[in-house]
Amino acid sequence: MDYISTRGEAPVLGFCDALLAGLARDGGLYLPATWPKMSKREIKALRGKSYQDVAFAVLKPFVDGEIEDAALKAMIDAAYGTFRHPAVAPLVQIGPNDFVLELFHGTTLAFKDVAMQLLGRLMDHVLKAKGERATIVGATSGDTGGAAIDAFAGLDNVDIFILFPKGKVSPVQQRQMTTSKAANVHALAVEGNFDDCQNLVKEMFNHAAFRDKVRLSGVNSINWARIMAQVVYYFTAALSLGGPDRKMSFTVPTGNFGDIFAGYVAREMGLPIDRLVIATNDNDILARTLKTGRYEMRGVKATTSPSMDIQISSNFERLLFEASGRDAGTIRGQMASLKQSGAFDIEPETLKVIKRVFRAGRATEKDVAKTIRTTLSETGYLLDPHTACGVFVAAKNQKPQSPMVTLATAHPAKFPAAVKLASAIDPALPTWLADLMDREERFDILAADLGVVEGFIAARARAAG
Ligand SMILES: Cc1ncc(COP(=O)(O)O)c(C=O)c1O
Ligand SMILES: N[C@@H](CCOP(=O)(O)O)C(=O)O
Repeated sequence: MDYISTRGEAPVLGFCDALLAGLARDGGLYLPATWPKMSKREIKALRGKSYQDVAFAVLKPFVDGEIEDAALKAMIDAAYGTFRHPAVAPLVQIGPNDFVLELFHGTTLAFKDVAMQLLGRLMDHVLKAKGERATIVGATSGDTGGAAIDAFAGLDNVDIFILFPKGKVSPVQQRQMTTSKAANVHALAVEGNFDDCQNLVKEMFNHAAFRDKVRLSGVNSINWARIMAQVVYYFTAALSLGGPDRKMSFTVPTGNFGDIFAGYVAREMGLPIDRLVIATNDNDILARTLKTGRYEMRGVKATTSPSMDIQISSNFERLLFEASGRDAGTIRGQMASLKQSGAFDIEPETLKVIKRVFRAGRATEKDVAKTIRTTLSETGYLLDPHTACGVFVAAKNQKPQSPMVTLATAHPAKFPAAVKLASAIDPALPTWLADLMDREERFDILAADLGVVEGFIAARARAAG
């Protein structure tokens, strides 16, 4: 399987090199040159199989023999052995045709664990096989950071630096990043917002001398392997609801567009998905874009679903590439315009292609609180604010008689203040995190300045020599 960049000017890579590369050298995002297909019969044969078995079947064509089957299987088993639910990602029914797909049974209580637990093992395996070290730098609006730190803490061949926006993540999210005792973990509070953190990471990737000096790698969803691992739960959810004989739709609380792009990939592979619904909070850039055809940044507003407080939705580039007929030139122009003027236009034909599958909607802060309250009183189910955005938008995009699955992306205990305000319930952290808020914090505060951040990392990254 060849991996190509959305901007068409980076070397074509195999799976292991794309895994270590993170962002492509031309600033683009890697994706497979062709989508592997699964027939209806092949998908049906996965019925009744464990999450781990489905994962192996779905991921194998992307890895394409670059890692031996037995090793891949062992890594999948170990990754999902860390989950606290035997189904890994169970489905819960909250209405006649309404389901939530609980993706928060991993170690840090967010959907990020699903991909990150596997990514940590894959990277460790590949680096050891090559006898190399890497420096991982990631940006987080709250959840990616904790999941990445948990997955990479203590690994011999990796140092990990996570940039989070100072004062803009929930206290639980912050502690999950700042209380690791592992010497290879560095939590960095950046004076800025998530987009500043993500821009810094991308600038580091685009700074060839720095990239090569520290052997830079990334674990944000710019890394193809993150998306790949997230494709699996669309298959397990669909199989539980009668797929592939029955079509269904998915609503995804969206920020960086990685999770919903994984749904697009599942559909391309042959899973009969009807609609993919983008749910945003008040930071509704994607909902506006689908309506107007113009992607236009405005200031970021702090909300009770902070992990979605994003303006630059990285993986939307992968969808634009697909919907434009893989026109790398157009993508280069659009991304240059975004950098220069904070906006770009989508060609009407491309927008039409996107709208064939995608819908979008926004949940305001009022909608989120009301959805948490009413879902609890009507069904007894407690939503976190991100999932509440999803459930609210799902209701507006539901087709009669057709199942709608909303991805439950975080456990309510990660956002206790917002959940309590909306529902009067103070959600408790699970036992293994019960003392989290008492653990000692260790982090550095840095200006949102490329030179400052690169200097800090270069001085500590063991791969820099
Ligand atoms: C809890 C939660 N929900 C939703 C999202 C949005 O997911 P994505 O960035 O893949 O669109 C995030 C962050 O990525 C998150 O942490
Ligand atoms: N919401 C994310 C933002 C980063 O997203 P990623 O999926 O690209 O890692 C977070 O919680 O950090």
